[in-house]
Amino acid sequence: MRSQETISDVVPDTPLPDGRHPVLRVIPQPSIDLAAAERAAAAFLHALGIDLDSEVMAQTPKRMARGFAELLEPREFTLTTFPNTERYDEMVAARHIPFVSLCEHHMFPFVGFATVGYLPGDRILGLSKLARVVEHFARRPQVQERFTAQIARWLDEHLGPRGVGVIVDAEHLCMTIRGVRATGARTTTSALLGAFRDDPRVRAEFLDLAGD
Ligand SMILES: Nc1nc2c(ncn2[C@@H]2O[C@H](COP(=O)(O)OP(=O)(O)OP(=O)(O)O)[C@@H](O)[C@H]2O)c(=O)[nH]1
Ligand SMILES: [Zn+2]
Repeated sequence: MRSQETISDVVPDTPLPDGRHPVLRVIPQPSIDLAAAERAAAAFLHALGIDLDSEVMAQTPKRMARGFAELLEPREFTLTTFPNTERYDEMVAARHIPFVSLCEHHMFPFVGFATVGYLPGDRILGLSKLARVVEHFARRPQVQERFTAQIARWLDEHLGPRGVGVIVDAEHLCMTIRGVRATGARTTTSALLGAFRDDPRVRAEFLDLAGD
């Protein structure tokens, strides 16, 4: 059974007055058994009537196992925050952050872009970390709604901003290439916390920015 829990570890440092940490190491604990996945992929393909006897296809179960493992294996990263010495109090947003996740209903990819913004409080964040957090929550079986909310909640908890917003726009292959075959259909979800939810000006600025 694969653990979906995030293991957060604190690099030795001095905690901030609010108890948060300036350097937080995030160590995921996936439990992937590649050999078992490869055997299962071979059985799955056989069951679908696919002949694995050719030189190319003999390696296909191994490639399938590795490919899914890659999509399900979050990378370790460090959430680094810095003091907001300039008292920068306008929105910081990273747009068009690409991601690939797997829908938990079909294990088909859903692929798209996230826009993640926050209003700094006492700390600002290394910019790459917005994309790191998106990747972290993408690499597990997901539904888009939970994915969107998890990114927002996690940043709110660990950064302590005045507000955070996440908008995700994605294509679900389970909906576009099979089933209803709604070619080109995209799904948009949002999670708005703090000032992004409560302050109409901030909300409008963020939604406007994400719509570009
Ligand atoms: N809310 C939500 N639904 C999703 C997401 N990804 C896939 N789904 C939906 O999950 C549903 C699963 O429905 P089921 O009726 O159990 O599966 P199905 O028979 O394959 O459904 P069809 O796709 O309509 O053929 C489908 O409607 C998918 O479109 C997601 O991220 N969020
Ligand atoms: Zn699906």
